[in-house]
Amino acid sequence: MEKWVIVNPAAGRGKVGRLSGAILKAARQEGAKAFLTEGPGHATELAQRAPEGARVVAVGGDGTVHEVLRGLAGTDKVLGVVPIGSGNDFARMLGLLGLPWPKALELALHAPEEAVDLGWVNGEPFGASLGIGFDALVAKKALSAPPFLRGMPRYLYALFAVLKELSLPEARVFVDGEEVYQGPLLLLAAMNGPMYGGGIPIAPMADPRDGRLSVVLAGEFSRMGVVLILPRLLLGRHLSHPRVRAYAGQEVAVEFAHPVPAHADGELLPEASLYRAEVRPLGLRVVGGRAGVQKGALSPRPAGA
Ligand SMILES: Nc1ncnc2c1ncn2[C@@H]1O[C@H](COP(=O)(O)OP(=O)(O)OP(=O)(O)O)[C@@H](O)[C@H]1O
Repeated sequence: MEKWVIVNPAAGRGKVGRLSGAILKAARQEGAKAFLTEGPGHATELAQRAPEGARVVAVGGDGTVHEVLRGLAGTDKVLGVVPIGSGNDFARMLGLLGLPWPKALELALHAPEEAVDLGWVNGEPFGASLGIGFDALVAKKALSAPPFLRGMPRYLYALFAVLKELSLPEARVFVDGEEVYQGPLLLLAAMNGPMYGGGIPIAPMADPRDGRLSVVLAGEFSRMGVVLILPRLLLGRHLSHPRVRAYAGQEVAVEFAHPVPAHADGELLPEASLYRAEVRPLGLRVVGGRAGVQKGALSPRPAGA
C-alpha cells in the first residue's frame, strides 16, 4: 500500500513550516512519499493524485485535513492525521490529540485503519463539522480583520463586528424529511464530532460512529442573548437553553430566503440559500486513536512536542 504524507507549512501559525524539514525526512525514512503544499487547494490535488487504496496523511490543522478529505472522500483511500494546527477538531474527534508529532506520524503511517461516519453538504464532504449562520459569519468576518490581529483577538474582533450588525435570517429546518423548526435562526450545527472552532463543544453528544449527524440549532437570540450564552457554550452547557434545540438524523436540510454563509470543518463553503447535509455511515476510512489506544501507543504528553 502506498503512503503519502501531505505537509502544510502554513498550519499551526508557522509551526509546521519550522518542523517541515524533519517531518518530510521522517516520512521518507518510513517509505512514504512526502510533499509540502504550495498554497490553498494544493492538498486536495495531491490527495486526488494518490493511488486507490493509498494511505494519505494530512499534517496540519483542520483546514489541511479538510482539503485532503476533499481529495479522497468517496474513494477507498485512507485518511491519516498528524495534528499540528491551531484548530485540530477532526483529530480531537478521532482521539488523536496529545501525541508528539513523530509518534503521531508513526501511528498515521502504521496503525490499523478504522471507519467513521462521513458528512456531505451540497456536494462537499466534511469530517467533523458543518456550521451554518453565525459562526460562519464570524469566520468570514475574520478574513477581513486588520492583519495585525491574530488568534483570539482576531476572533473576538470578528465576533463583535458580526454582533454589531446582527440580523437573523428566517429559516426552515428539516431533519430526516420532517420540518422541525421555522423561524429566525442564529445558527445550526450539523456535527459528526462534538467540537468545532478549535475545541468549542457545540454538540457534546455527537458520536462519529453512530451513523447520524448531531444537530444543534439556536433560534431567535438578541445580541445580549448571544453574549450571555457564550460562556455556557464554552462549557458545553448550552443545550438546556430554551432557545437551543438538539436533534439527530441522517439528513438535514436548511432553507433560507437569501444566501447565508456556512463552513465545513472551519472552511467557508460557497454561500447558498439551501444546505442539504447527509451522513454516509462509516463512509470514511481513517487511522484514528482507537487502534493506538489498544496498542498502548497513546500517551498524555503535549501535542507537537
Ligand atoms: N503553502 C501554503 N501557504 C499558505 N497557505 C496554505 C499553504 N498550504 C495550505 N494552505 C492553507 O492554510 C490554511 C490553514 O491550514 P490549517 O487550517 O490546517 O492550519 P491551522 O493552523 O489549523 O489554521 P487555522 O487557524 O485556520 O485553523 C488552509 O486553509 C490551507 O488552504
